[in-house]
Amino acid sequence: MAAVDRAAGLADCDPPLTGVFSEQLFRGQCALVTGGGTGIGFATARLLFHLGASVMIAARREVVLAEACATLEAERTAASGQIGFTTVDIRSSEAVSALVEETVGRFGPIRLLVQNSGGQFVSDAASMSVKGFNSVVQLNLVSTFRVARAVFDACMSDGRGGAIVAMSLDVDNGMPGMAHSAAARAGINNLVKTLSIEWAASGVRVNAVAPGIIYSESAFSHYGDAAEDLLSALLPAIPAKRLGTPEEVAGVVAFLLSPAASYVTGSTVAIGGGSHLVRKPLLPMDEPCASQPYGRLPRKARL
Ligand SMILES: CCCCCCCCC/C=C/C(=O)SCCNC(=O)CCNC(=O)[C@H](O)C(C)(C)COP(=O)(O)OP(=O)(O)OC[C@H]1O[C@@H](n2cnc3c(N)ncnc32)[C@H](O)[C@@H]1OP(=O)(O)O
Ligand SMILES: NC(=O)C1=CN([C@@H]2O[C@H](COP(=O)(O)OP(=O)(O)OC[C@H]3O[C@@H](n4cnc5c(N)ncnc54)[C@H](OP(=O)(O)O)[C@@H]3O)[C@@H](O)[C@H]2O)C=CC1
Repeated sequence: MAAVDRAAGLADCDPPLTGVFSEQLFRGQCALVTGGGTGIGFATARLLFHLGASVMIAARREVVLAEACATLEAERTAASGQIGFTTVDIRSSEAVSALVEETVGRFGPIRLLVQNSGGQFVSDAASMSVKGFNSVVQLNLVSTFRVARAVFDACMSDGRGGAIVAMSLDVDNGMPGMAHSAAARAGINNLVKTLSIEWAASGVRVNAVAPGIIYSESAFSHYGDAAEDLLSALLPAIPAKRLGTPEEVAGVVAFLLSPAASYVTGSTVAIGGGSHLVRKPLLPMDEPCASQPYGRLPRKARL
């Protein structure tokens, strides 16, 4: 896949970006990274781990999380922090409470929260059921609020504060093929503004990142064979003329979590090689990959 090949050549720093930040940056601080076993979440957990944080990664698939932890343990250096994993479905309040309790019990109060878990299926709005729309809003918007509240209540409201980064999308021009996710992420962009004001008195900063198209095997596996069609149409509209890498998102997340961003709160930072400045919608309506633009996409494998 040409577009993927172009992205793959970028991920040549291993472990990524650690030379850009001080090794002591997050020493001893507890970080929770949802969805930290794959893609952007793994790259972020990896960077925080190598910068000294005690990192808990959490998602639904235990095998994936265990493998991610083993990979990081194998990379451990003198500067590395701690790494642990636990399973969670962030759509369950009980499961999220248990996750926070376990993380605090193991690594202490959570000071760094990366709300990376999320996703969607591709469908034009006319083919989308209300149940499907609601499922994606629940996962991305409602669960972001759920996890933020749980961590704020248990840890960050104690007067010592913390930093939260939520995962958004480049949604300013809408997102044909992803009406549900775009609506949810627009909600996230607004939620971080309100939370940043309400929680400022507790010393909590709340920001979001809005990646463009970031290549990872785990992310692209959700789109099947349709990925090639979509990417061929999307790539020319990206000013950088390439996809992003998970490491390029992780670096911005680490910056936002760090004291270097101590006066940044309530912001959503675009990470898209300039794609957020281009008027063309991220998912193309003028080069459909089927007669019904997205109607032919395969239903994703059940997780
Ligand atoms: C790469 C190229 C550039 C791609 C385009 C450019 C990319 C833009 C940038 C974004 C990139 C990424 O986010 S990459 C990250 C990708 N990773 C993910 O998406 C992982 C997380 N996703 C998910 O878990 C799922 O998509 C999600 C639907 C949210 C939750 O899945 P679940 O299995 O829990 O959902 P279910 O409960 O089974 O389904 C609930 C309902 O949702 C609907 N539904 C679920 N899947 C459906 C499907 N495939 N097609 C239609 N409808 C579906 C049905 O109505 C379901 O009801 P019933 O019919 O009654 O069952
Ligand atoms: N790749 C891209 O181009 C872009 C991605 N994003 C967003 O970035 C985030 C990371 O995506 P990316 O790394 O690319 O793709 P991945 O599919 O690798 O990451 C999604 C992660 O979310 C986890 N997850 C999904 N549902 C749940 C759930 N109900 N409870 C807990 N964890 C869950 C998954 O783990 P598990 O399945 O084991 O639960 C997985 O680790 C997502 O929110 C995505 O939408 C935003 C813009 C662009």
